[in-house]
Formats: sequence, C-alpha cells, structure tokens
Amino acid sequence: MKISIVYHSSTGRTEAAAKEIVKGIEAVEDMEAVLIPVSSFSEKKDEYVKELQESAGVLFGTPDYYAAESWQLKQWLDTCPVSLGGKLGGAFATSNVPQGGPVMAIESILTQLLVKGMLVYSGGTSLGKPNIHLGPVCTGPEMTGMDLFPVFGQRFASKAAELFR
Ligand SMILES: Cc1cc2nc3c(=O)[nH]c(=O)nc-3n(C[C@H](O)[C@H](O)[C@H](O)COP(=O)(O)O)c2cc1C
Repeated sequence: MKISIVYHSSTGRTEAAAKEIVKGIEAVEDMEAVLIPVSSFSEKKDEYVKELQESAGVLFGTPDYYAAESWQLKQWLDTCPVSLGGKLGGAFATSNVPQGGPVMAIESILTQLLVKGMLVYSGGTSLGKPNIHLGPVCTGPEMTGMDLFPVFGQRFASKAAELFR
C-alpha cells in the first residue's frame, strides 16, 4: 500500500522533514512512501498522477509562509489533477520559529483536504507521547522537533493500513 507525500521546499528543510516521515511510513509492514516535490510535478506529471491515484493516503508538507502554506503548495492544491476524496490526508510544516504560525499553515491545509473529501488524520493526542496535535512541526536551522516526523509517518501509515488493507 502506498502513501504519497506532496511537498514544497525552497531551502531543503521541508524536504528533509518529508524524508523523516518516509522512515516512519516504511517501518510499517507492506507500506511504501512516494515523495512528490511540487517543483518537479509538471515534469513527471503522468508518473506522479498514477502514484497519487494508487495511494491510500496523501500527506502534504509546506514551509510556513506568513502563517499559511506556501503559495507553491496552495497552487498545487488548487490545480490538483487527481481526485483525493476518500483517501487519508494529513499535513506537516517547517518554520523559523514556533510562534511563526506553522500550526496555522497545517490547519489551512487540513481545511482544504476536508473540502476535497479526504479523511483527515494526525493521531492528535490520542496515542500518547509524543502528542502530535494537528501535525508535526519543526523549527529553525536546527530543525527542532524533527523527532516527531518518523512517529507521525508510522502512525499515519498504521491508520491507513487499518482502514484500507
Ligand atoms: C516568504 C517567506 C515567508 C516566511 N514566513 C515565515 C513565518 O511567517 N513564520 C516563520 O516562522 N517562518 C517563516 N518563514 C521561514 C520558513 O518557513 C522556514 O525557513 C522554512 O523552514 C523553510 O522551509 P524550506 O527549507 O523547506 O523551504 C518564511 C520564509 C519565506 C521565504
């Protein structure tokens, strides 16, 4: 079963976070993660559309731009060529500072996923420590909080397996 991760990253932090999520997804039996950078989507559109269609879940990653998702990810969501309804959905963000609005960026994405008919999931605080709330965030050049990302990937993939296997 596949989980795709669609992300935008200009300076590499969100991409590094996505790769940490991959570790968690692939720790779950028979789960495969597919990385889909927004920046190369048009070049490999046919391949990525197929991956998305085959995915049980799709995660979205963004840098925090003024307490919202980046315009590049927003553009992708607005023009997404694949029907995402019924798939599991979740989001993550990176930012410079914790008070800079990364949770608002996640919240904005999750709202859009609901409108697209996705089943939104983060694990929240239901699974004990670490509490992930709306989705994992890491901050600054030190990427403080990165340890949440593999845990999030593992929880998300486990839920997809439980729902769709
Ligand atoms: C246009 C722009 C707006 C930003 N706005 C914020 C912000 O409001 N709060 C914050 O903490 N960081 C902000 N940042 C910093 C980025 O969120 C942060 O550097 C992020 O980790 C970069 O991710 P990337 O390496 O994947 O591109 C902003 C960066 C840019 C370029």
